[in-house]
Amino acid sequence: MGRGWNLGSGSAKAGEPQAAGVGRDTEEQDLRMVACEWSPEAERSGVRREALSGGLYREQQEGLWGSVEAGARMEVRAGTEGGDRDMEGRGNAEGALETTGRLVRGSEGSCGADARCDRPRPPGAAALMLLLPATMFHLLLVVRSGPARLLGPPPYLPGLQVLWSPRMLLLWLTWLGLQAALYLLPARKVAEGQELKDKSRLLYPINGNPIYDFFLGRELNPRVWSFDFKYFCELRPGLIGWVLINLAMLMQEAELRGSPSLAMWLVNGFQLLYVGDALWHEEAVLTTMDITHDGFGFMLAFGDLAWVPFTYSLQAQFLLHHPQPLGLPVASVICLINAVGYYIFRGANSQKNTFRKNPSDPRVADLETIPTATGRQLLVSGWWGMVRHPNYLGDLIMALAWSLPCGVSHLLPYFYLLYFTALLVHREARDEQQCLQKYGLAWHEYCRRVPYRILPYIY
Ligand SMILES: NC(=O)C1=CN([C@@H]2O[C@H](COP(=O)(O)OP(=O)(O)OC[C@H]3O[C@@H](n4cnc5c(N)ncnc54)[C@H](OP(=O)(O)O)[C@@H]3O)[C@@H](O)[C@H]2O)C=CC1
Ligand SMILES: CC(C)=CCC[C@@H](C)[C@H]1CC=C2C3=C(CC[C@@]21C)[C@@]1(C)CC[C@H](O)C(C)(C)[C@@H]1CC3
Repeated sequence: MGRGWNLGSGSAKAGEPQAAGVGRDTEEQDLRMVACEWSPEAERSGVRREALSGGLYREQQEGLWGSVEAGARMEVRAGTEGGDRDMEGRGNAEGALETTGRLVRGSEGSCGADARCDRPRPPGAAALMLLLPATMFHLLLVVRSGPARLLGPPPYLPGLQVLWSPRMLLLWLTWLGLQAALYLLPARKVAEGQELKDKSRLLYPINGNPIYDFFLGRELNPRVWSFDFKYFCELRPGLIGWVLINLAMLMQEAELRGSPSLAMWLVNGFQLLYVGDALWHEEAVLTTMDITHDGFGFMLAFGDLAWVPFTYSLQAQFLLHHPQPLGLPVASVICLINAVGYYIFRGANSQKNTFRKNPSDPRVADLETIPTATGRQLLVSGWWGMVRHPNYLGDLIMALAWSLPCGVSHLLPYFYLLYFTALLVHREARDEQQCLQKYGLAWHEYCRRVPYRILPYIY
C-alpha cells in the first residue's frame, strides 16, 4: 500500500472550521485531521508536495495516495517552506486514521494557483487565436446570407477596405473610453475580492512561452492605479455592447418591417435580463475563475470585447435577416423555459454567494454541509445538492430559450447553445481540478454525495 496520506476534514481543536478560515491571521493552527480511504481518482503519482488552501501544505512519502490499514503508521509533514514539522498518527480498523498535529502556515502556492496547469498548450492556443476570430467573422457573414448555413462556407469574403474603417475604430475607441470614464466615476462601491492566489511564487513562471502567455495572459490582475483592466473588460463594454447590438437589431427590424417581431422582443428581453442580472450582481464576478485564476490575455480580452458582443447577439442578428413567425402559445412556453433557467441560475449563484459571505445567514443556515480541511465548507443540500454545478444548468436552459424564438429551420441560432455547452463542460472540468486541489478528500466526499455534474441523472 502507498504511504502518502490525504488529509481529510476534521473538527478543529482550536477554533472550529470557519467559512472565512482561509484568511485567518494566526500563524499556527492546531488541527485534528482524519485520513480517509484511498480512491482511484485521488491517486496521482509524482506529486511530492501539495498545497492545502489557507497556506498549508502536505507532503507525500511516496508517489501514491494511500489507504489506511489497521495499526498503520502515518507520517505527515507540514510546515512552512523554511521549516517542516512531523506528525504521526495511528489507523483504526475502519480505515480511518486520526492524528493530531500542528500545521504551520506556509506560503500559498500550488498548481491550483497556476493558471497554466489545466489550459491548452501553445499549439492549441495558437490555433484558437486564429480560429476564434475566423469563427466570429464566419458567423457574422453567414447570418446575413439567405441560407444562413452554420456549417457551409461563407457566401462571400469582404475586401480589406470593408474591414478597415477609421470611423469604426474611432467609434470603438470612444465606446471603450466612455466605459472607462464611467468605470472611473468616484461614486462606485469599492468591493473586496477573495484572497488572491497571485501571492504564490508559482504564479509567475520564469520560462514562459510567448504564444501561450499571449493567449492566457501573464498578468493575473493588470492594473494602472486602481483601473483593473480585466475586471473592467469582463462586464461593462462587452455585456452592454451585446445589449446595444440587440437593441440596434430590434430598431432596424422596426424600421424595415413596421414593428419588431415577437421573437425579436423575446430575445432582447431575455438577454437584457441576463446582462442586467450580471451588472446588478457585479460583485459576484470577483469570485469567478476568470478573475481569481486566469490571466488577462488574448482569450479574455478578445472574449470580453469582441466575442461576447458579436457572437452572443447572433440570435438578434439572425432574426433581423431571417424573420421567424412565433405564436403566443409557443412564445409562452419559451418564456417559461427562460424563467425556469433564470430561477435555477440565480437561485444557485445567490445561495452560494450568500453562504460564502456568511454561512450563518438564515437563508442558508439550515443547509447541510461538508467541512473541509481549509475551514471552508461545501454545501451538499439545496441547489448544490442537486448537481455539482446547478448554476451552469440554469445558464444552459436559458441559452436554449434564447435560441428557440429563432425557430428550428437553422442551426446557426443554436451556435451559442453548442459553444456554451462546450465551454461549461470544459470549465466544469477545470473547476473540478481546482476544487480537488483545494479540498482534497472533502471534494471526493462531495462528489460521492452529489454524483452528477450539470444535468441530474445524465451528466
Ligand atoms: N455566459 C457566459 O458566457 C458564461 C457564464 N458563466 C456563468 O458564470 C457563473 C460563475 O461560474 P464559474 O465562475 O465558472 O463558477 P461557479 O460560480 O460555479 O463557482 C465555482 C466555485 O464555487 C465553489 N463551490 C463549488 N461547489 C460548492 C459547494 N457545493 N458549496 C459551496 N461552494 C462551492 C468553489 O469555490 P470556493 O469553494 O473557493 O468558493 C468552486 O470553485 C455561472 O453561473 C456560469 O453559468 C460562466 C462562464 C461563461
Ligand atoms: C471562446 C472564447 C473567446 C472564450 C472566452 C470566454 C469568455 C467569453 C467568457 C469566460 C467567462 C465569462 C463570463 C461571462 C461572460 C463570458 C465570459 C467572459 C459573464 C460576465 C456573463 C454574465 C454572467 O452573469 C457572469 C457575470 C456570471 C459571467 C462571468 C463569466
